[in-house]
Parts: sequence; structure tokens; C-alpha cells
Amino acid sequence: MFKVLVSDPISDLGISLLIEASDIAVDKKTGLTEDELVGIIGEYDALLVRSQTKVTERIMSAGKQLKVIGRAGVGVDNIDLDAATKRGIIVINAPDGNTITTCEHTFAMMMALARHIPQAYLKTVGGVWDRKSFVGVELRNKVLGVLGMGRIGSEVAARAKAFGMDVYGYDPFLTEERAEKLGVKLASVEDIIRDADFITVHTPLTPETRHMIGKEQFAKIKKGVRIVNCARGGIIDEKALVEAIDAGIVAGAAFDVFEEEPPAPDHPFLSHPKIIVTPHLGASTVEAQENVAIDVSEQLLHILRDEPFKNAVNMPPVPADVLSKLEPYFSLGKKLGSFAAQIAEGPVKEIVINYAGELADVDTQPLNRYVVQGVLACHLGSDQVNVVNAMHLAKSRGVNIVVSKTQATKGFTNQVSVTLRTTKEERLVAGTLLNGFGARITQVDKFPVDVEPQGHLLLVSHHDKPGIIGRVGTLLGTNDVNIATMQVGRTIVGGAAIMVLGVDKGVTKDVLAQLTALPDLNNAKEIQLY
Ligand SMILES: NC(=O)c1ccc[n+]([C@@H]2O[C@H](COP(=O)([O-])OP(=O)(O)OC[C@H]3O[C@@H](n4cnc5c(N)ncnc54)[C@H](O)[C@@H]3O)[C@@H](O)[C@H]2O)c1
Ligand SMILES: O=C(O)CC[C@@H](O)C(=O)O
Repeated sequence: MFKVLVSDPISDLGISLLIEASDIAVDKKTGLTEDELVGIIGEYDALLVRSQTKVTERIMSAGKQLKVIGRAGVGVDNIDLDAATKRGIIVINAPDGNTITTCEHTFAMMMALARHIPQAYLKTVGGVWDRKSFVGVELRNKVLGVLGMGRIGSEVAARAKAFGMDVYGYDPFLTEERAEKLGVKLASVEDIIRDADFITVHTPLTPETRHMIGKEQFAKIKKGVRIVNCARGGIIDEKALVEAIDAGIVAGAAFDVFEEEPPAPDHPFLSHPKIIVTPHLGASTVEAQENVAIDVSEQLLHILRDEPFKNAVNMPPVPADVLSKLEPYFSLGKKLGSFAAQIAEGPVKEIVINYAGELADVDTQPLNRYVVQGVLACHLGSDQVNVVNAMHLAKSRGVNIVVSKTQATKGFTNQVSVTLRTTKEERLVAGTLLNGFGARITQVDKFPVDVEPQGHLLLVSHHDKPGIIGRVGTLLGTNDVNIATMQVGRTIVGGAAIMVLGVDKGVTKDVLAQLTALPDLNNAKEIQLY
């Protein structure tokens, strides 16, 4: 008999599959503290949560029998994934079940914002018949900018079209073909900032999306824009948003999510007349809660019964003999994918992985997944992509994966190269494992280099001319950025060249812009590898 603990409110109908299974015993105990969970988790094989329970490392180490944690919903930011992976606990989620519900909530928020419904309601029930203060705007003929065209963003776009809106979409995986199919204009963030009357965000919260609309964007944004966030707190800079509203730039905002949840009682959103809020209700419908609970219950049953399952967020199923040959390359593969994704511009169309040398004789499928994970995690969020779901996610986003192998190497026993083809360009990053020295990046595009793939790196492309290295060093020094390592690569003297610098801390966008403005320097990009 397997024991399942449900520690957040989840409807019986959703988990009826578990309740009715003869080999499962379900306990529902909601509102427990971490200490209380630590006290009882040891007797359970599975834990089923929504977003309230924070599944910490402490809880997992006390869960000696715990095989699986099910999240009835999309975001797994309340589960310590690393701790789960370390212990071999499979984490599963239900990414599809609340898409429509959250899309509809976004629309409810957008319409309530356009027509001041919460503010008007409060006045009316307070006995004041005020028709003058609440003149709204129509959605028809307005430009809606959708940042993040995944499951929810695409559904929002479809509904916006039915309202007669002109929809702009931006997503690193949105290609011209897909945009056309969805009937949206393929736009950049800048296009959206410049033209949109309404902006709605539907991305995960990642280092890249954190404050993707902040002070800098509000300085250029279309006056009178209205902003909706039903995705994750922090994608829009809350402080900068309040300033932009108070400065008369932004007309209003509707937020379902906060940088800190629940927000402090004195949070400026809670008393601002132009901001409407809900307490993370995006997924809270009877239908969605049933859908996600049914999905996750099904998967949970498969895992407990040792049957094939989908939507695992964390576990790499690799046979032991393959593992011993490939394991040393997993981290390198992921970093090469991540490096390539961080330097390539435009929506990714194809990932080409080439194995040279001894690796050509091995079934590299598990390693392919690490490379693809590295590419996708950059845009989808590291908590959403893992070696189990990486290929599925790539396929569902129309990203083609090509794997080629060759016995011949250029001096290395093994070499892995990752070529990323986007709608704009093709970028290549190759690496190897050097006996006794560990992982190295050996090539970036056509340039040979020798770089440890670790920490903060800067990739600078320039013309091979005297003085350029000094200028880069001086500029970084002036901006308090310490250079730990530096590699220069060129193919001909006086031609195109690159520098890869290891720096002790991240650099600001402003420093990158200053670097790019240096004479004879074409471009500077920051890459973070962990
Ligand atoms: N409010 C709620 O209750 C609620 C409910 C469900 C989901 N969510 C949240 O909504 C968000 C979207 O969920 P989804 O199911 O559509 O996820 P999804 O993975 O299907 O879509 C996210 C999309 O964001 C894109 N993206 C990543 N980085 C980007 C960037 N820098 N610029 C533009 N696009 C970028 C990705 O390519 C992807 O297509 C997630 O943050 C999820 O946690 C909130
Ligand atoms: O459980 C919830 O209501 C939150 C759901 C939502 O934020 C998600 O990521 O799925």
C-alpha cells in the first residue's frame, strides 16, 4: 500500500483516482507548518501540493520513503528541485490543466482595468452614484502586447483577436510561421513598449525576465498604456511601475501576482487607486483545480506503480552503463547549450549537436537532453526544463534537433559542438573534457579558444587591432569589474576576433553598452554558466 499526503486544498473529485485506487491510502492534512510536515512526512511515498506548501530540503530529508512530489499546477517554485533531484525524488507538475483558466483571469483583469470595475463597485456599494469618475476605454482597435507566447500567452492572444485587438507577440521561441498561424504580429520587446495600449506578461520568472519591464522601459513606454501581470511577481518592476503611474505615464495596472506573496499590508499596490489586484487567483476555478489534480494524480499513480510517466520536472532516467560513459559530459553539454542560447539572437529554429571522437560510438541520447535543456532553460526557466522534458518541450515549440557524429577529431579525444540556428543567425560553441583539467570551451563560432565554462563570462567580438584589449580592460576596471581570465581568438591577423573574459561578478547592461560603443568593438555579451 502506498501512502499519499495531500498538504494543500485540492478537490476530492480531482484526486478521486487516488482515493479509489485499492493500492493507495490518501491523507489530507492542509495548513501544516514545516515542522509539522517534517514530523509526519517519513511515512509517505508521495506528497501532493498546490503552491502554498513550501517543500523544503528539510522536509525532503525527513521523507525517507518519498518517491514523488506532485504539484497540481505549473510553477514549481515552491519545491526545492535540486534537493529533490539529489535524493532521487521525482517532481511532477500539471502544465496544461490551468491554461484556459489563467487566460480567462487575465482577460477578466484586463477588462476590469479598462472599465474601472473594482473601483466603481466599491463606490456604488458605498452608496455613491458616481458615473463621471469611471469613464473607461474600449479594447477594440487597441494594440495588445503579449510578452511570452507559450500556453497562456497564445490563448490570451486568440481571445484578444476576438475583441478586435491588434496583437503583438514576443517570445524567444516565436517564429514568423507560428506568429502568422496565431494571427499575431511578431514583435520585439521594443515594438511592444513603443506601440502597445495594453501589455500582458506570460513568461516564467527567470534572471532574464526579472524586471523585463522596469525603469528603462517605462522611460520609453507608450503614454497611457495599461499593464497586466497574471504570471509571476517580479517580471514587472513593482516600484518602477508605481512611479510610472504616478508620473502619468502608465494609465493603470492589474496584478494577480506579487514579488512577495502575500504582499505586506503597506504594499503600494494595495492602496493605489489605479492598480487593481487579486490574490494569485489565476488558476482558481473549479475546472482548473480539477484538471490539474486529475493530471497530477494520474502521473503520481504511474510513478508509484513503476509505470511510464510524463511531465517529470527533474529526474534523468539513464541506464547505468550509459551513465558511466556520459555522466562526465552532462554538465559540459548543458553549459554549451546555455552558452549558445545566451549569445544567439532571434527565435531558435534548430539545435545541431555534433559528437566527435570516442563519443561517436556511444548512445548519446541522455547527453542530447542535457544540451537541449541548457538551450531551453535560458528562455523557459530552469525550474521548468529538465532532462526528462527537454526534448518534449523542444518538439512542442517546433525546435528541430539534429544530432551528428564523426570519429575524426581536431586533436581532442572527444569534442561536443552545439550549433544554434535561429531566425537571425547561426552560432556555434564547442567543448571538451581535458584529462586532469576538466571541462573547456574550445571554440566559439569559427574562433579557437580555451575557456573554463564557469561563472560570469563576457564574449566580446572586435577587430584584431593593437590597443583594443587595453581599452576593454580599462573600461571594465573603471566600472569596478575584475577580470579573472582572458582568452583571445582570431583566425587571421588583423581580421575579426573575439575575447572571452572571465569576470568576478555580473556586469550591468550599461557596461555592456559602453563596451559595445568602444572603437573597433562590434558587440559584447554576458554569459552566466552555473
Ligand atoms: N496566476 C496564476 O495563478 C498562474 C497560473 C498558471 C500559470 N501561471 C504562470 O504563468 C506563466 C506562463 O505560464 P505558461 O503555462 O503559459 O508557461 P509556458 O512555458 O507555456 O510559456 C512561457 C513562455 O514564456 C517565454 N519566455 C521565456 N523568456 C521570455 C522572455 N525573456 N521574453 C518573452 N518570452 C519569454 C517562453 O519561451 C514560453 O513560451 C508562468 O510564469 C506560470 O507560472 C500563473
Ligand atoms: O495553485 C495555484 O493556485 C497557483 C497556480 C499557478 O501559479 C501555477 O503556476 O500553476
